[in-house]
Amino acid sequence: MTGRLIVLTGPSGVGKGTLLKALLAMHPELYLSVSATTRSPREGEVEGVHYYFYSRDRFEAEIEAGALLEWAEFAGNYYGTPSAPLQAQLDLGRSAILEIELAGARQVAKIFPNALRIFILPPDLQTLEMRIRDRGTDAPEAILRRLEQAKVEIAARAEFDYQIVNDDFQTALEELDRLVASD
Ligand SMILES: Nc1ncnc2c1ncn2[C@@H]1O[C@H](COP(=O)(O)OP(=O)(O)OP(=O)(O)O)[C@@H](O)[C@H]1O
Ligand SMILES: Nc1nc2c(ncn2[C@@H]2O[C@H](COP(=O)(O)O)[C@@H](O)[C@H]2O)c(=O)[nH]1
Repeated sequence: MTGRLIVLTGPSGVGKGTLLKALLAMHPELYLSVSATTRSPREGEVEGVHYYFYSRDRFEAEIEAGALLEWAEFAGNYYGTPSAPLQAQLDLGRSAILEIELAGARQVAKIFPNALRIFILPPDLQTLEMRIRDRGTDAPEAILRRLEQAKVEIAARAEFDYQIVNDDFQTALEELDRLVASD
């Protein structure tokens, strides 16, 4: 039996990565897909752990070769999910999580119609902006692009099976845990 695919989407800075880190500590049996991107590594990000950092040429070659399950341009960079490692884990019967933006989530929904799709919402846009700014990883112009994109993504939240508001972290984590643990 193949594993279950879980897709986590939500605006940049809403807390997806932080929630997933905590979720994976509780569920080491889950596989977190490592994406490829053309953006530069942030401080502390490790090749093959947080992302595979590709040049634009390399990324486009991977698209051409059909090696990506889905891909999208987000805030001026490419992001995509390498197919082979994900499929290998699913074939082993291991459930897998993708943390991806909206356009990619829509592509995955067509390929895996039974995927569990969860959207993470901020309490409000001001809180989201504060979280992105306080994270201190993005330049002011990049923050503005991410906030513009956030409005587009939030408007599509009803496309997802479940929505979780990440206001109180522990409450959001418990909700996520409940969904992931359910059949
Ligand atoms: N419930 C919460 N309350 C307050 N701060 C939070 C909460 N959840 C996450 N944060 C903080 O918000 C910031 C953004 O979180 P994180 O990097 O996990 O977002 P993200 O959705 O993964 O962003 P991106 O899509 O850009 O990678 C981090 O500094 C994190 O510590
Ligand atoms: N479509 C995809 N989106 C992805 C993938 N990996 C990450 N993401 C999303 O990109 C934005 C920005 O991420 P950041 O690390 O630069 O802050 C965020 O929404 C991620 O969820 C992917 O493989 N495909």
